[in-house]
Amino acid sequence: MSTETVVEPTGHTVGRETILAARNVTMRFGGLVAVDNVDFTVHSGEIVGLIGPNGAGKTTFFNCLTGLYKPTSGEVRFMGEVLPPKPREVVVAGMARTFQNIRLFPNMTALENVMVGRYCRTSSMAFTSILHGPKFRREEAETRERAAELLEYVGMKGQGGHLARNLPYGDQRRLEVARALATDPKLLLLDEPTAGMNPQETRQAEELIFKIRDSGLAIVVIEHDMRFIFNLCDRVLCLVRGKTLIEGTAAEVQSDPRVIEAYIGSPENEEGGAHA
Ligand SMILES: Nc1ncnc2c1ncn2[C@@H]1O[C@H](COP(=O)(O)OP(=O)(O)OP(=O)(O)O)[C@@H](O)[C@H]1O
Repeated sequence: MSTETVVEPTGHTVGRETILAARNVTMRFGGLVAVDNVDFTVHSGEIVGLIGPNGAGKTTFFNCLTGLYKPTSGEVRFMGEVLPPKPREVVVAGMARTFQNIRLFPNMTALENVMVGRYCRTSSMAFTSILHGPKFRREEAETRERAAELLEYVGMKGQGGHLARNLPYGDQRRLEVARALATDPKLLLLDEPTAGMNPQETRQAEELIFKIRDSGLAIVVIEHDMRFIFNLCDRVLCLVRGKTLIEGTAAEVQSDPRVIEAYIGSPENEEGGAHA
């Protein structure tokens, strides 16, 4: 794993760990190049946004970053290592994600949903679980306690006993984040975390993401809500037709005329644009 030295605005020199590094990532589907030679780096303690008009390749690239897709060419390294092939191994390595469409266990309680996330860090095997030996009981109690702490952390104290399917939409999204955090990640990837949220829920989501970042995690966010992204992110990568259009600070990307053009379409190319 590499460490980069950065001079902060305060004048202090700090070392930033490289958490995720994608190099020359290309993903083809038959003749279609969905992601074209994209580089991307995420350091410890930063929030990086992934934007682009519809069909730009964001989801495909995100899936390459999380190991769901193996890129046609190029490489993704997490904590210095090439991503392991199995999703469970990626989680154990320290990468957690949420999905565009909520994927909770609807008939389990909020607490149980978070406990499921925790099981990748417990050592009790099926045999110990069947016997319900002392080691299993101890780990089960610790898992329950940690899950309750995480519910409180995401603002859902006292809601552990509610079935996931009965929770309001904003809480279901929060619960997904709590379950992802239960895996003890170093990197959290959020796929459209505010989709379908009202303005108040969006504000709460923003506060939660800042809180998670401040605890030392690196965060990658795909989101269509531009105001949310530019408020939230330290850096933003904008993809257009699979290629990097620009990568920079939120202010740089926000003010780049090519980004505005990519979203609303240039006057000569009305059909090439897309809405956020
Ligand atoms: N499994 C697939 N098989 C074939 N083509 C695909 C597949 N997944 C995505 N594509 C194509 O790749 C391109 C990029 O799609 P992708 O979903 O990654 O874009 P996106 O930026 O996430 O779009 P949106 O914002 O609309 O979700 C599109 O042309 C899409 O049709």
